[in-house]
Amino acid sequence: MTPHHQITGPDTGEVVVLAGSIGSNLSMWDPQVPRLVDAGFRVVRFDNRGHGRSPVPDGPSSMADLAGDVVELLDTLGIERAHLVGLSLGGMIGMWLGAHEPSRIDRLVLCCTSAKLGTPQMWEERATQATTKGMVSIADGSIGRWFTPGWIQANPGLAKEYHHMTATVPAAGYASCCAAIGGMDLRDALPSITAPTLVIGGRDDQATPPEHAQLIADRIPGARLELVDGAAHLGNVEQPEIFGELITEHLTAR
Ligand SMILES: O=C(O)CC1=CCC(=O)O1
Repeated sequence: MTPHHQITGPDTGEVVVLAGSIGSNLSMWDPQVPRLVDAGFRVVRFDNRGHGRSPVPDGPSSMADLAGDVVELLDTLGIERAHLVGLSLGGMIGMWLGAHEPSRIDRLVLCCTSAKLGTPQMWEERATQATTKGMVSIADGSIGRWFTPGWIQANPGLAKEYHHMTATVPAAGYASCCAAIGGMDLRDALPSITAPTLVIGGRDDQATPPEHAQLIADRIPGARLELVDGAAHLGNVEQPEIFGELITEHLTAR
């Protein structure tokens, strides 16, 4: 299914696709878009299936389904090849595409993500929580994984906005993406990725801890790892300048 998307920046710029976390929508990339546009990129960001304004699938999805949505989006827009910056679930989509659709991916930035996260049972329980207890209960839990306590205390208004972002995701859409994460194991696929890759981890990320970033960087040939202080899971929001600089530097290096 073609996801809802937004394009910013010059028509002639190199394309960079921004792929986000479960429980988010495309506005989670607001802190990075102006810098990427200033650097000359045409930024394409989208809502994952079942999130934001994208269609809600019927039943569980796989990582191949989510990655297929990105290929469909590129085809719809007539884009042969793009850079991909993905955070968490978005990074999983990026790894899948890097391994299975290498001709479509130029450079990769994998932020706060994992090649295998938790157990299928854990994600089944999360999906059941979404559909039985509701998305406010999911948002209550995710806000403490997404941000450090200090950031939440210093930014109560923004923390409320991000809570609202998750609380308004359709439960069926969230549950469908839980299935994709629970069924994913990309560890053995990583050595086949040829895209120049930057892996960014948050030192305070307890959802996808630094060891997960290290494993990804160890297995993708030539990948570089950066660990950022003062960043939990949504590191691009908590440390927007550092993430913006690292991403732009990787995508523009010649
Ligand atoms: O559990 C969370 O909210 C963190 C997370 C795991 C995968 C993802 O996209 O976000």
